Amino acid sequence: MIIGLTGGIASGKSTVSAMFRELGAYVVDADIWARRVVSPGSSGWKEIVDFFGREILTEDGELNRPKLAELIFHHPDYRHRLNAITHPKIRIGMKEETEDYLKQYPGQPVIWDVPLLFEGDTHQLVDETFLVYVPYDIQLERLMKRNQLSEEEAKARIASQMPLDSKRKLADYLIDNSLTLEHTREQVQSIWRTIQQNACQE
Ligand SMILES: Nc1ncnc2c1ncn2[C@@H]1O[C@H](COP(=O)(O)OP(=O)(O)OP(=O)(O)O)[C@@H](O)[C@H]1O
Repeated sequence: MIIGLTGGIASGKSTVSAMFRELGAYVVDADIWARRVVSPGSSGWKEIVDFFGREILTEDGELNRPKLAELIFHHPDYRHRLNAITHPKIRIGMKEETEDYLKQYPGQPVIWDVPLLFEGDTHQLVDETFLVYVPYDIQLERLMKRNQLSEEEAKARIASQMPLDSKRKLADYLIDNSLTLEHTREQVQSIWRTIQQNACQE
């Protein structure tokens, strides 16, 4: 059983992911793989340098992420190219990590922590999807506070993503993170118990 865990900017996905880990869940983190597949010298890094040129690198050979972000913001074609290079590699890495874990712990549930679960096709690779949900006003308030942003800046960042209310329609289960952390933890504990019971019965 692979569970896809997602959210929107500042909705609390990392908070919930950490709660699952505390309960003993094995979490495969898409952000870690996104960095790994472009590490200097990797095949992803080489393909990116071939396409964008060495100007896209910092002095120590790492990808210059702010420069890359700026480029793909202005050129949607470049974004597609970058995604075409990285996404398949991220998926392969996540699948391999999952298989390695399941070899050691057959039948155990695995959580895939994926920020853009519904924006791409990764949701098709998981058995169930969980969305960490908060209403817009709370998302805005938490984002402003966490990233020290003005209301306008925070609104622009939220607007650049698929709205949580649209993701809500696609998800199998919602984890409501609008109240206290304790309230969220209770939901995570209850979901984890159910997942484990189902895993034992299979
Ligand atoms: N239930 C809660 N009550 C109050 N604050 C919370 C709660 N859950 C999360 N936060 C705070 O809200 C902010 C966003 O949470 P978190 O970083 O977990 O979100 P995220 O979805 O992983 O964000 P991103 O994807 O943008 O990195 C953090 O500052 C976190 O401490």
